[in-house]
Amino acid sequence: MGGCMSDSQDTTDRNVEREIEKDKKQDTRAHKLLLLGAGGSGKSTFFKQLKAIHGEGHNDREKEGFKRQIHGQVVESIQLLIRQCKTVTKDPLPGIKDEDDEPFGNDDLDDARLSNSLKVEMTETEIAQFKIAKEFDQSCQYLLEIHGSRSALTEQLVTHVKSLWNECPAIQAMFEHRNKIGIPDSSAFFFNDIERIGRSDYTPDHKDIVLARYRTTGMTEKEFHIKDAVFKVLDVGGQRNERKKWIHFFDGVTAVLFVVSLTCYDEVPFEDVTDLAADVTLMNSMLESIKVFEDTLDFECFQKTGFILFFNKADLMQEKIKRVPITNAFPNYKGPQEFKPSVDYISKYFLSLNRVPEREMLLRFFFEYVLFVNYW
Ligand SMILES: Nc1nc2c(ncn2[C@@H]2O[C@H](COP(=O)(O)OP(=O)(O)OP(=O)(O)O)[C@@H](O)[C@H]2O)c(=O)[nH]1
Ligand SMILES: [Mg+2]
Repeated sequence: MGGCMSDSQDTTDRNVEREIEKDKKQDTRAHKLLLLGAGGSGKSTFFKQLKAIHGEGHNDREKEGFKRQIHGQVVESIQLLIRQCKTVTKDPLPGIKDEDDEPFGNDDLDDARLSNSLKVEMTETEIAQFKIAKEFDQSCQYLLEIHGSRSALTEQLVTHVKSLWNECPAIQAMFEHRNKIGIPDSSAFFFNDIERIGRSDYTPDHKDIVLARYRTTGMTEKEFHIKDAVFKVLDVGGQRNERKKWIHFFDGVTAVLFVVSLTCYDEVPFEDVTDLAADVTLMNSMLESIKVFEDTLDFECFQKTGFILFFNKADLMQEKIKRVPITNAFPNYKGPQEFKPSVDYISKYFLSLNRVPEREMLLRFFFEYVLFVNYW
């Protein structure tokens, strides 16, 4: 019996060795692509697209996860909109005072600083537009009392969100300032479609999945077999505290895919979001993105590594440029307030940060990504 055991043990060992060898070969064949970029630039979105197009898509368990994320995004966004309206207009809501007598017990909001800075930034009439009418008190109270943003979208919750989003001008006015208070653009899409996503049999479709905003923590990796090549793509978190972990994934990188949001030049970085009066010209997400790019280029291990610069969110930029010039982040820009010249300027600016001329530096726009997978 002992002999029989050791025979089967031998076979198992040989199988394991074969598997390890296979993995090793696979690993050396795989091009390791590391997705880097500031928080919210679109790394995970790119990863999700790759998975949908070149992977096996998202399974039921993953879809369930996205559903919870989307529900969470809706609740978090509406709560933030209400809180900001209330704080700016110094309008406490009865019944939700905490021990410190702050309107909503939200430690992150510094009321005094906010109202003082707002007096400089906005006129009283402008501030008044954020006053939520009394008729919405019940909805505000209901939504603010929800603890844990992962709550399911009940029928009642959907009704309250719909009422505030569709009928309350103050909430709409505050949403216009989403760049300063950290509300994702895609929340409008989910608010508009709240009935569909609140249904009990709701399953996120591809568009919902791509638009869901989820701040990555740690790292997710996946292998993609495209034509004869194997790509191992790593998606990491881009927020400041997440960037400290990047160095652990730098080993054996074939190329860095550095993602930049074209639309972030008037957005306040998530970590700096404290109030409506934040001065976006002092520090905005584009300046943050530039700094992260410079720091990444400087890493010793990346001196010979190829970079692909991905400019993302062109659709949002096309709209934004009509209202906001890029001089927010690029004061030396003297061109017209138009999409193409502004994007040209931004891309040239990023390219100019590369001080190692022999390092390969490709420029890509999101929709062109198929071109880069054909590159190797
Ligand atoms: N309209 C539009 N939205 C986009 C585009 N790319 C990304 N987004 C949205 O931008 C938000 C942030 O994108 P993510 O992919 O989560 O950003 P990230 O770089 O992974 O962010 P972290 O995980 O925090 O580092 C999501 O809600 C996306 O749906 C784009 O090209 N167009
Ligand atoms: Mg991410």
